[in-house]
Amino acid sequence: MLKEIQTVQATADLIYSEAQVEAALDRMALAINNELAGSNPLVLCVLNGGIVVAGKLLTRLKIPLNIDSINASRYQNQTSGGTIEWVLKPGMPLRDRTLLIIDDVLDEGITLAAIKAYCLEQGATAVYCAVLVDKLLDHDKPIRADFVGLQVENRYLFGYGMDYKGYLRNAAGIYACKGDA
Ligand SMILES: O=P(O)(O)OC[C@H]1O[C@H](OP(=O)(O)OP(=O)(O)O)[C@H](O)[C@@H]1O
Ligand code: HPA
Repeated sequence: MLKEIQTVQATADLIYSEAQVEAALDRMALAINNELAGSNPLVLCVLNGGIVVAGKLLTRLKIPLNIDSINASRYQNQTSGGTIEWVLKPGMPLRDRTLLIIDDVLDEGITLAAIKAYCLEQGATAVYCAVLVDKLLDHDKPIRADFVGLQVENRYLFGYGMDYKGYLRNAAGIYACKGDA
């Protein structure tokens, strides 16, 4: 497995450098600070992919907020999605809260749409979604994100939380796997 990971990493195309991603995070944080000021949001990090983006966004957010996590996994370390497995639901009550869901990538949008529906079912008053990457697809998605860092063509990506078979989430840049164009 590690050999495959090394090959994927060595042959990948850099789509956005670390500096470009950090600048996108700055822009997202500015927009979130403006939009959610005074709403006392509960931030939900979507595990596992959202870890890096949430961590990097949170220190840029200057508003009072709480933090919790949710884990709805659809890819299970594969490169194509299946049915959603609910691994973890938030421990904090969602009722009457404004939520900010943070994830790494909006691909087909199935995961984020399911998470938003769950949050509304639980009585959240407003649900905002922030994603670092919105993949450009040739068809409509079931949900749009309120805060988007970068748009990327439809290739399989890794870095900044996005994984290739469970690895490479820690890559400091956004990369596309070779041959996946
Ligand atoms: O828009 P979609 O096509 O539904 O895909 C996007 C979701 O897929 C990834 O999660 P994954 O299921 O791989 O779990 P992970 O966060 O643990 O990587 C990613 O973190 C998003 O949550
Ligand atoms: O391109 C991707 N990379 C990693 N995880 C993902 N989950 C959906 N799409 C992707």
